[in-house]
Amino acid sequence: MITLHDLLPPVLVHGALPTENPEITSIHMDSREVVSGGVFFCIEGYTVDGHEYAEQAVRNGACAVIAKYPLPLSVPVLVVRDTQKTMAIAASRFYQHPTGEMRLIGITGTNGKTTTSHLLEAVLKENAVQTGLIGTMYTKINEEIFETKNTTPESVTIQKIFRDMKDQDVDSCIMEVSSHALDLGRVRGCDFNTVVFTNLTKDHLDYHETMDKYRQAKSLLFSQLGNSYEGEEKTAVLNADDSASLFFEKVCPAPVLTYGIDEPADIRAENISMTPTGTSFTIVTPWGEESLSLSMAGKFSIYNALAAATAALSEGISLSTIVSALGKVKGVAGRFELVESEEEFAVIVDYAHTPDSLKNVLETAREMAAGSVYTVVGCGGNRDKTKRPEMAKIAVTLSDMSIFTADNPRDENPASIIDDMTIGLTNTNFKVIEDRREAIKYAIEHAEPGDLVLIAGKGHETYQIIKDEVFSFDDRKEAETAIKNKTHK
Ligand SMILES: CC(=O)N[C@H]1[C@@H](OP(=O)(O)OP(=O)(O)OC[C@H]2O[C@@H](n3ccc(=O)[nH]c3=O)[C@H](O)[C@@H]2O)O[C@H](CO)[C@@H](O)[C@@H]1O[C@H](C)C(=O)N[C@@H](C)C(=O)N[C@H](CCC(=O)O)C(=O)O
Ligand SMILES: Nc1ncnc2c1ncn2[C@@H]1O[C@H](COP(=O)(O)OP(=O)(O)OP(=O)(O)O)[C@@H](O)[C@H]1O
Ligand SMILES: N[C@H](CCC[C@H](N)C(=O)O)C(=O)O
Ligand SMILES: [Mg+2]
Repeated sequence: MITLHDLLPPVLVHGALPTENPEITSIHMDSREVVSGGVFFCIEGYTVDGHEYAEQAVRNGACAVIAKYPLPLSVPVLVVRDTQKTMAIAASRFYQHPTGEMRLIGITGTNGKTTTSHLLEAVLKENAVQTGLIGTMYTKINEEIFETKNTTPESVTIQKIFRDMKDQDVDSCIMEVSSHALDLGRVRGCDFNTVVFTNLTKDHLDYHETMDKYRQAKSLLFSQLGNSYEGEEKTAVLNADDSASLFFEKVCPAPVLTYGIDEPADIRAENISMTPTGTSFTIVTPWGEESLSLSMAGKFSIYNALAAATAALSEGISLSTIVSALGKVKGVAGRFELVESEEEFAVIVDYAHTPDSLKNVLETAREMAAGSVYTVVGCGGNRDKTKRPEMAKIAVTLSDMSIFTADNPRDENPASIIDDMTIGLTNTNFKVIEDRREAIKYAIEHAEPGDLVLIAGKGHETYQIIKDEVFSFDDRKEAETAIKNKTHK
């Protein structure tokens, strides 16, 4: 039984705690979801201010409200400095600190989080660890999959997920930690054991404004790690080849393990050989070295494998288990995923939606293709506009033909997004086909034996968001249909 007084450390509450101390049945940030005995946190959002909904929350049965300033309500109002961060701490207390009872591994970085988290999941499973996973594609508890809205959901949601995981005997949870989540305090109250950094390149500047602020947000995962929590060891896993790691190491109180290819690192890939369909290398660690073959192409895949391997080593897993598990992974859905076909050209669906990821996959695609490379790509609406011209420039530079199209235009006009992409482009090897289905058809219709069609930006997504509507749309299925209907001369 948790009471209102148990929910918040008194030091966080401005003024005396109310004399009432009701039992709490649930905690909420959405007034529409409040039930009798629930506590409502007023969050100042980007669209509306949760304080405006406090009365509705009380009407729905809230027994207390947590706010930034006093509100004239019939239930106790506890005033705190930061409702969002306080909510995260309260959520952990409400669910009785589930992350203190399990291993929690957080992965942050611009690209590679989802891939690395799946690689690490495979390694932990190989070691008979019961796993949970929270990320872009879904939340997974052992083998069961649940849909979640954000890559890193709100604190009230994640703490409940952790408790559910614990109830289902999960030993280790792997969580993608987005920069938004760090900045908005969604992961306050999480007791991380190992935290991993993939890389830092341009994205989300609509939200963070500058690369410095973006890096600062990412650094919170490392600076909040702490030295120990009830005696448990903590480790930060950093990419030695990314200069942001120097900053993260400075702000991190816990020991650091580095991985890398080009710069000196604790865990290194040496004797690298890359083929169009995979990579192999020697993984060199302070605990020995072994040969590793990956069925995932590109230098970026080696980085993801090294990040997962280093996190696994810091979790106490043997190098031989790591190598055996990584060798068995076929790939991650929507990440450099080959569309099955009888055709003599390759069609690949990938989630590259940043300049750096697009460059990486196109470089890999170029090496695979004997003939021409076609790239079908767009940029998301209501998202960082600065990446649009950069992505278009990379597409035309590294492809023979680019087809610029829509990718979740959301509230924006798809044609204006494409204008932002093509503005200033002097190259002429591109076409604009706003309708994504038609764009995919065009590329596949023109592909010849030896060519490669890269369909980038949506990966595993099964929808297209236009204004407020979410339409079913899956690049892989669209590609299959286009291949089936292709006219052969
Ligand atoms: C910028 C951002 O993160 N926005 C998140 C935020 O939305 P918001 O600020 O617009 O919320 P709001 O609508 O103004 O509402 C404010 C408060 O009033 C409450 N409210 C509202 C209406 C009502 O009737 N009653 C009520 O109580 C809301 O529940 C909320 O607590 O709070 C919502 C509720 O939790 C989130 O779903 C939403 O994420 C949106 C969907 C989003 O797109 N977020 C992106 C930017 C994001 O977080 N992305 C990252 C990274 C992705 C990546 O890796 O690339 C992620 O982790 O997903
Ligand atoms: N280590 C890496 N470095 C650069 N690019 C990568 C790396 N790993 C994957 N990519 C590219 O980035 C895309 C997205 O990869 P992934 O989904 O693993 O990243 P993410 O960090 O989870 O992205 P998001 O923030 O959108 O969830 C891939 O489809 C691939 O094109
Ligand atoms: N997690 C990222 C994914 C972008 C994927 C792309 N398809 C888009 O919609 O912009 C975001 O929400 O910014
Ligand atoms: Mg992800």
